[in-house]
Amino acid sequence: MIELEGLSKRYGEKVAVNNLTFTVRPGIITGFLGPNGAGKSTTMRMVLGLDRPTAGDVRIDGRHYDQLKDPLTYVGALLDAKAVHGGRSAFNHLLCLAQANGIPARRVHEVLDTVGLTAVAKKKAKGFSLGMAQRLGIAAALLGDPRILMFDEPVNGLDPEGIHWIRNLMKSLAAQGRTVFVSSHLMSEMALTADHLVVIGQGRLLADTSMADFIARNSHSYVRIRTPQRERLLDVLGGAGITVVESGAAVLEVDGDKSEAIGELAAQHRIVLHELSPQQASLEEAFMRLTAGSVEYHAHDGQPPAPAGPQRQQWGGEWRKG
Ligand SMILES: Nc1ncnc2c1ncn2[C@@H]1O[C@H](COP(=O)(O)OP(=O)(O)OP(=O)(O)O)[C@@H](O)[C@H]1O
Repeated sequence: MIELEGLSKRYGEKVAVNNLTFTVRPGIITGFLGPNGAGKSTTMRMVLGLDRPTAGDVRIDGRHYDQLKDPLTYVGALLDAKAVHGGRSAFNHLLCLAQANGIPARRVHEVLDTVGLTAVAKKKAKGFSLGMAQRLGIAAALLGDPRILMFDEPVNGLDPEGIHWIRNLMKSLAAQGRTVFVSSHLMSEMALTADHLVVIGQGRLLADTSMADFIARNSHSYVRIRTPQRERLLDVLGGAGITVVESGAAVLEVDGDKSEAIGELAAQHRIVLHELSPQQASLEEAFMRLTAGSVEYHAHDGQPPAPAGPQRQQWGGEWRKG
């Protein structure tokens, strides 16, 4: 487990991390989300003892990082894929790490194989693409076969095949009972990967919740309907107390997950439906709303920034055109 207790970090006047308390548990993927500058990397650096907290505490299995013997065998991390000595080959980079941490050299071959870099193991790291560098960073994180893994924005700059690969790798590591802590600023990516979510904004904790709860609470559901007997369906649904929003000429929408009730009413009244599909508003929107008040850098696109906090009446503003 990684346990943070009132963890804070100040750089001069700047409070990068503000009183964070949460626990990262084994056997699941915990997504660490926040907009740019939210304090994700600073938090991860403090976990690894690379930055000293201004206040509070962070422990790995009950101990500070610097109290761990052969730390790579407890926790492996990918923080910055380009932080590699460019003149070294992938193999030598990993071999140096292995030797400094009491890890047998055969493990270097294993992790190179796991990340698919065996064929380029003798090539100098400075010639690596970002995707290859990410894989090398992941190989380094896996080297000590640690129970805890931390990845800072691991999919940045990767092609779809690379993203798919990392996603599956993280899932299999969690399925082996390991602790997987991964940062991202993309809610859509986390929705496909994480079981648990920790969201921060301007260094503060905004949410610490299961992914399922976050989705249930934040993703607005509605039903999309198309029918050639529009007027009749409007009458029937209106008679049953179901509020319908007309969205464009041919599409009706109903708030909530009422597709079964609508389908049964339509069947009872022999109304033809061409579409009856449950829909979900985007989680990215929910994340943006959650963090809107704490985004550090806004682009000026002529639009006012979205209001902070979940505002029910705003849900689905994009789809509710009627
Ligand atoms: N060494 C430092 N000196 C001064 N300020 C820093 C330092 N490191 C980080 N900061 C500031 O602390 C805040 C948090 O930065 P951090 O890199 O942890 O955020 P992040 O969530 O990882 O962002 P990103 O998604 O852009 O990587 C930012 O405002 C950043 O400018």
